[in-house]
Amino acid sequence: MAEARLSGLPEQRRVLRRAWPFLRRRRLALAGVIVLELVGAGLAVAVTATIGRIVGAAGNGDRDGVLGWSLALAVMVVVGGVVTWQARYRIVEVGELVLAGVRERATEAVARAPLRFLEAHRRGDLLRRLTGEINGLGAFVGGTLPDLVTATTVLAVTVLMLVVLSWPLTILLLVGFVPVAVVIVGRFKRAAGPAYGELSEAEAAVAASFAESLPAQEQLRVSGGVARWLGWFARANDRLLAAERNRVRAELRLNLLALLQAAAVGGIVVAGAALIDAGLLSVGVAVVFVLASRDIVNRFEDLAASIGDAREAQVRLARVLELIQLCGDANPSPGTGATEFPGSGALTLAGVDFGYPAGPPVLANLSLTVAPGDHLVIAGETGSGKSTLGKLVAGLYRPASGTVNYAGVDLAAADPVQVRERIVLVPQEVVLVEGSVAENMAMVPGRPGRLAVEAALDRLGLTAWAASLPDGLDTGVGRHGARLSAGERQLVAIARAALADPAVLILDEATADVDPVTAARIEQTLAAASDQRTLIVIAHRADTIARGRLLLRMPEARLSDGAGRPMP
Ligand SMILES: Nc1ncnc2c1ncn2[C@@H]1O[C@H](COP(=O)(O)OP(=O)(O)OP(=O)(O)O)[C@@H](O)[C@H]1O
Repeated sequence: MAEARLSGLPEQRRVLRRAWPFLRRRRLALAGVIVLELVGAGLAVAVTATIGRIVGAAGNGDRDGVLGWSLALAVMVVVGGVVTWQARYRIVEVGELVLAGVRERATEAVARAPLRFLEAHRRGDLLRRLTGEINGLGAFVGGTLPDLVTATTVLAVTVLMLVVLSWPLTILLLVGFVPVAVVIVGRFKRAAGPAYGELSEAEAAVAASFAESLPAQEQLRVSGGVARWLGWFARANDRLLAAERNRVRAELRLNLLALLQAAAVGGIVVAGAALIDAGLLSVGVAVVFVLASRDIVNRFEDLAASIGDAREAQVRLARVLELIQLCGDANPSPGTGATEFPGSGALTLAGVDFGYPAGPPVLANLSLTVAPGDHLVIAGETGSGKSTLGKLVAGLYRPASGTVNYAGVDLAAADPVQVRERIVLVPQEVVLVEGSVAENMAMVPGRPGRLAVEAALDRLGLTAWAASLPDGLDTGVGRHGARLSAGERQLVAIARAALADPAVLILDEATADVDPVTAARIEQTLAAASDQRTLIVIAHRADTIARGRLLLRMPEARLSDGAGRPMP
């Protein structure tokens, strides 16, 4: 099965329909916003019509009429202002709530995404979709969206009013203005889609360049790779600059609308004067038309100015929705089968094939059974597939074909939470989170207390080591565990695994940075913790390899017993 891959510029059609699950929860609030907007637009249009009434009354010498309509105008302006303010406030409020839902769902999707999906994408791109794109949507919701919605409703209601007042003049206005405006906006939209997509991709590339290089500064300095990294960054920056230029070029197309505005108002004045001359139009209605046509063109301009932001927001939303969707697609059947995942059992690999995209097969037709309580060592040359096998056995990867079963349950169909509780993998490179040593150790299901942490350390013979740290178990590990040595970070990860007390424990060179005596004691303790616990150790060190009861040699996947006798 092909791996799910994010695209730089995902499908943008029907993006709102795809976002409907997030909008649906707020549909009542959205309906309220629409009602408020319509009332606000109605009042804004009524103001224009009332000015026409006042002019008409003044032309007829009707002083009472002028006074009455002026009062009505004042009331409309105040009420309209309050309603419009409320409508804009509610749009932002509902928009923020919808975005909070999207952010939550996207974070959850990434947290549950299969390891292979995360590995296959640049960290900076994922980060940008989870933060930059959603923040950009927030800025759109708080800034442009209210203008966009108000402009659309006022435009629609104004056109309706004009049709009622004089349909011939309205048709003239629409025929003269709309087709040209539609062509201008259409050309802008065609150019803006790729321009905004490329801009988002280029921004993501710059973010990715930092996300990858900042944690690797130490290596870049020692290997003299800083200049090369600056070269990569310069290329990403040039791309961003070019994308920014394209965006500006696309937006400049909208300036043609200003010319159109002048033409539309001029046309209405000439046509209105002719209609008044012919006795087909009153001066009041002509005034309303001139005001309204200016308003229509102004609102259309507002709309067009917002279209750029709306297009950008559409791309951002499409990128976030694609992330949510693909994380789900890459996780085809989480938690479907296995209502009860047994506490202990044999691990069985049957006909397992696995390879990375565009790479040669790493494992081919591998079959193997490890009984509960067994101690298997996986050894072999660099790049022979040991870690890959460890990740498959831990359920972090899924085989391209074949199955990995634990206690008769296919890991691909089991509840991932239960798999994580039963099968734990400790990698060689341990990354800790900022906090104390004890807090990092206790990060396992069930959140064990201080006594449990101390008991686990005692069993592993690590009490004296923990006491030797500057603040004992309360010693801060620093960012990503940087204040501990590589071996100390491994000890924290091993204590964490011991606390989790899994049925299957996989140590992927997890004691490689620990001194040989401590490593030997830890491995023996972990192996002897329970006669039902399966211990799988991936190792290069001869003493670690010698401690296994079974040995699997990679890449041939040759299985032998402790005495080197081949197993069937
Ligand atoms: N995330 C990945 N993407 C693409 N290819 C990968 C990835 N991880 C490993 N590989 C490739 O798969 C092969 C097996 O890698 P693996 O890490 O399983 O080997 P290993 O036996 O554990 O090596 P080592 O002894 O160095 O830890 C290697 O050729 C490697 O280049």
